[in-house]
Amino acid sequence: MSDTAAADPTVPMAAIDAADATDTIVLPGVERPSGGTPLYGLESRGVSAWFGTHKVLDRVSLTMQPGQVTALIGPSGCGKSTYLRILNRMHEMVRTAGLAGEVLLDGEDVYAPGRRPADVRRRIGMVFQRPNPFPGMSLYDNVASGLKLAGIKVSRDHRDHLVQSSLERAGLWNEVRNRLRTPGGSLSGGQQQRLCIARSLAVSPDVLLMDEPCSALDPTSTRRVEETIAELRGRLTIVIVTHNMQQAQRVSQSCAFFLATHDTPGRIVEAGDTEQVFGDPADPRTADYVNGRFG
Ligand SMILES: Nc1ncnc2c1ncn2[C@@H]1O[C@H](COP(=O)(O)OP(=O)(O)OP(=O)(O)O)[C@@H](O)[C@H]1O
Repeated sequence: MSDTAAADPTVPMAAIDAADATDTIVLPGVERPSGGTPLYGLESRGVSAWFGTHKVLDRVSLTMQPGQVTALIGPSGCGKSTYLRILNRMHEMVRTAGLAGEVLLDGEDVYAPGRRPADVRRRIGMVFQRPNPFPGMSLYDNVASGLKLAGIKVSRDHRDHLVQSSLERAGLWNEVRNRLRTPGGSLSGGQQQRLCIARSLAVSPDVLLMDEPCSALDPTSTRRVEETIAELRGRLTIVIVTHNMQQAQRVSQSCAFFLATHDTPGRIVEAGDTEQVFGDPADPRTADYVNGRFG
């Protein structure tokens, strides 16, 4: 997006283009061919965000390396979720939302004129805090719905293959392979979250955004989702918001610490290798936060 377009942050951004929801993209195959497929990183440059006149993020620049897990940490209200939603153009679905800056996927601005939000969201998927499968829909259809929602048509055989491979990559296949026709609501919370991950993977995204994906899960399910994240690493780029410092250290290779104060919008205080951010932080505020002294 241009700074000019966002000069008046009170001007609502365009809502999702109706055509995006209905257009159909026909792809011969959407799964990554094995080997040799490039991985794409994500980069934000000078991203600022508003809700109405309330500025919540200020010039956030961050590189999220291809094939790595980047954790976004920081106290409640510092703008982590807003930032995540900016990365795949979900922020603009809020009527009062405004923003400035650039988000580059594979070097191209996802807000470039003519770029369709639905295409951006297919390449940059999102998993939410609370598992949100369609509870009455079968496990198979839940995963296949990712394709349908993205307007991707595939043959029956190819769909079967995609459903299986997505469930495998989400670490759920062995648990559900014999009951694909049972409803999504019949799974445990942790299984539901992995089902939602499988649904996101079905459209073969380049990036997966995860907004506190384990905060509604018990420790065992949390571990299982973390294993899934570890298995996905190297196959796509992952950005995860988490309040759990141990989780950030377990799953991520890079980390960014966000901070807002009562009169300043959220900014990145420090970003770098997770080991360094936790083990030898450069800023005393980072040290205080990662050691549990505030937030
Ligand atoms: N839809 C919205 N309308 C108005 N203000 C919003 C909206 N969503 C978020 N905000 C405000 O934006 C700021 C950043 O919120 P955000 O949810 O991004 O922070 P966060 O760091 O993810 O917090 P948490 O860790 O508690 O989820 C907060 O002041 C919040 O009140």
